[in-house]
Amino acid sequence: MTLKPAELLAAVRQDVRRARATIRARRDDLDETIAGSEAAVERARAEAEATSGPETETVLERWRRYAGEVAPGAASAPWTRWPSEPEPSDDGPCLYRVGSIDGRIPALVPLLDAGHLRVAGDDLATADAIVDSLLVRIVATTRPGTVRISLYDPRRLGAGLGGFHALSRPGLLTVYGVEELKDLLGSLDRDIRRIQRDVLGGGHASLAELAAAQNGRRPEPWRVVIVQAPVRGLRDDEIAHLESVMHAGAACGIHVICRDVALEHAPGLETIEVGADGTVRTSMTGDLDVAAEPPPPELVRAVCERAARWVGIERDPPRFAELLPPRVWEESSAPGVRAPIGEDVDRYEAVEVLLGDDPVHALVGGPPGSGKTNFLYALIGSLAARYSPDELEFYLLDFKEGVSFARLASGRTDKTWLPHARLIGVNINQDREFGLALLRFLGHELERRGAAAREHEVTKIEELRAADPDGHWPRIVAVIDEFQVLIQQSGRLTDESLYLLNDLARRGRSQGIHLVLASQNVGGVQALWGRGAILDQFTLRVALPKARRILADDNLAAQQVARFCAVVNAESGARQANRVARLPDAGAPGTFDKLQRELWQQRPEQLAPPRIFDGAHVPELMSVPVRPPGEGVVGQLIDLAGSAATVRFDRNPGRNLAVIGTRADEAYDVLSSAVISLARGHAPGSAEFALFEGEADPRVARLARWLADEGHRVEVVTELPEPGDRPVPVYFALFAVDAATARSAPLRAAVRRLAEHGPDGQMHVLGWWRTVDRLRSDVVERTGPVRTVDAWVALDVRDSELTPLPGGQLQSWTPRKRRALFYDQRTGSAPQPIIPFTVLSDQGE
Ligand SMILES: Nc1ncnc2c1ncn2[C@@H]1O[C@H](COP(=O)(O)OP(=O)(O)OP(=O)(O)O)[C@@H](O)[C@H]1O
Repeated sequence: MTLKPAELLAAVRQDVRRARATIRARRDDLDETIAGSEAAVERARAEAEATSGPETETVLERWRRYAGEVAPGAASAPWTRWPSEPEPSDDGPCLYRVGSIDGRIPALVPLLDAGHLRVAGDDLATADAIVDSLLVRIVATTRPGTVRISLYDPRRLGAGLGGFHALSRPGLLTVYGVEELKDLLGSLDRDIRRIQRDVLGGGHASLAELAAAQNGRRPEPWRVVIVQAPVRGLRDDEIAHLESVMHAGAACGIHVICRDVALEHAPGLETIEVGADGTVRTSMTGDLDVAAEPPPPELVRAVCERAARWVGIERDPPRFAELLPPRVWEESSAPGVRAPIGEDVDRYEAVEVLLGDDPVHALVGGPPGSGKTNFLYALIGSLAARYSPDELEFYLLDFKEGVSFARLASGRTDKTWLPHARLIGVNINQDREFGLALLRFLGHELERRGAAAREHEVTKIEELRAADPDGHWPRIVAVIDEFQVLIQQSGRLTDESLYLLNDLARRGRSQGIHLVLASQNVGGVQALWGRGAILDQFTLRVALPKARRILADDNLAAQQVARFCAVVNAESGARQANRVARLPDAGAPGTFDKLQRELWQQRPEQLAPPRIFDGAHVPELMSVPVRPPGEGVVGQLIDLAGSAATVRFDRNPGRNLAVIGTRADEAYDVLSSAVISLARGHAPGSAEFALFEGEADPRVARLARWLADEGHRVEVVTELPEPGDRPVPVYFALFAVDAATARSAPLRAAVRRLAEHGPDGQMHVLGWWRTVDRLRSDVVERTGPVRTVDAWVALDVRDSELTPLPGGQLQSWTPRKRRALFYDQRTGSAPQPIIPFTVLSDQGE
């Protein structure tokens, strides 16, 4: 087709006029250029009208130049002259080429900051080429991340825009399912309302105008929404909803490309009609035939890959310091605690996390390395800076092997500690009891607060604080990392943990106790999934990249967010409540550590450092305060206070102790702990010690020397006396006794008599046996359970073997290194794990 100059000019003039109208509001300088162009075109037209044929080339040349101004670079370059590194246009949006007239004149359409587009026609391939051309040019000429594309294409189930899928990765392209048009329109509705209220705030008519007033800095991305009508067509109510979004959307940067949608009242609409034979007419170019120009697929892919790669990098990541308030500790936690944790990727504003009446508790998930620990640091730091230790306390447990929270405690090089931290537990992956101990503590705190509230006739922490202004009622935030360790196995501990979690989840709201449970694996979250009553209370969900099952099933945002981002959702993971935050690096030197130092320097004088529980640490016996006479220490309980596990030896029957297991070092430690602590409690002369060596071991002699040095009467014996009444307690420490009783029946009988009748006359057996069977054959005459040994410490003994012991039935005990199961009939409580102390075995002398 050869066009006459006058026809060419008509097309050109139409394009330029359109360009001017759409861009006028935004940029004065460009406006001038366009006005200049238009004048030039008018001149060209006059010239062309006065001349003929050969002048056509001149006119075309001119037009190309002008088109270069209203649609510069990749906005209109033919695919064969595509810039190798398309640059985002500094001048903001322009017109975009969707095809060409005569292969020589670009056919341009406006979209961003202008209006909407309707593409209609049966030739799907041609319509696709037009939309693809438009989109790839938009992506190439805008800063990565500033354009979000949403696609509703029920006919092809999202298969359209196949070449653009790299944009899904960083969340720049979202595909909506067949039934999701309502969701899409609903979320646009919300965006429009929010932008009108919070961003434009009545001060500006549109985002374009606001951006112009801010040197082009846009507070919101553009949203390009492609709506393909389903085969049945859109219903009237859907069309009406879409039209209302289009009405208000353009000013808020929302631009709709409708495909095969019969609109009646859509504003600012350009149209492109594709005939069945592939002919294209646009509202910009009138009767002229436009040829669609499908973009090369590799070019589309390259442009999208590049944008996806750059999206995270372009904008400076938020800094930890930006989370902090100008002055620390100024907020009141009475209504709840709130703190920014990062920057919204869609808007330049902070994303806050709130723990109060709603949401009350948080569930955080992310696979290893996704930045979960970093998120927790950002949260803890941001909260700690806002609320004083009188307003907020942290209880922090990490079930992983690792030291996530260790830096919040005083260390070898950095002596500071976080003043809000009341408990820091690290490396507790095996010691589930410690998690349970924390839950029990929080359960008691719940009761204590409830009782205080009743006394003041109020129901909530906020009211309690008002009614008791001198009381200490901080909000408590308990963070349990890898919490699933507590509840994944079945057994008594899990049952109690679940019971307490349920109680805390339900009643924490009114008493100001908030749980933040974090997990790196799906199983962790699944452990809660079947416990709706608990899970329902965790309405705040934080999903790090690739986290699964933290958000609602149909909410795939976590699969799409970029590295170092988190989806923060305060509506139990419902899709419409997603906010995507970029997180600062809260662990880098000069961030959290610096804040901790500053807060530590300002801590109240009387504030004690947090209690530390380190599962990898073996406690030392001499750190335990001296016990009253007759009380022996066998290990440390796994509780918040790190209390000693003790056995009292008195004249009652059964007051003996059995240590059972094959791990000799630990058995020596437990038995020696009991002996040494008894010796420390008794003044010299007020007790006697007899050590028996079933197998030669230098440690026995060493213990004897230690006792003697302390001034005690001690003997290393090879035989046992008959029971009888003694003026002072005599403790018979029988090391590896089963090795000796296996060789000597009289010795075995002597052990049995001493265990049975000794305590009555202040003679106590404290023995080490390799197995429960050996203990039983030494102290039980025929068959039956062990009745003459009230207290026992089991090392590597399987739970099924414990049955003959008092309290040994129905245990769920997994033997592990440096842990033992302890029971004393007298205490009445169930057997519990303890940590054997190091004594003389590891210490040397
Ligand atoms: N927002 C961020 N900016 C910069 N670096 C980050 C950010 N978040 C995390 N990192 C870095 O990424 C690495 C992994 O982060 P982090 O330890 O928080 O992950 P995690 O999910 O807790 O991993 P794991 O569960 O394996 O401990 C760390 O080196 C951390 O410094």
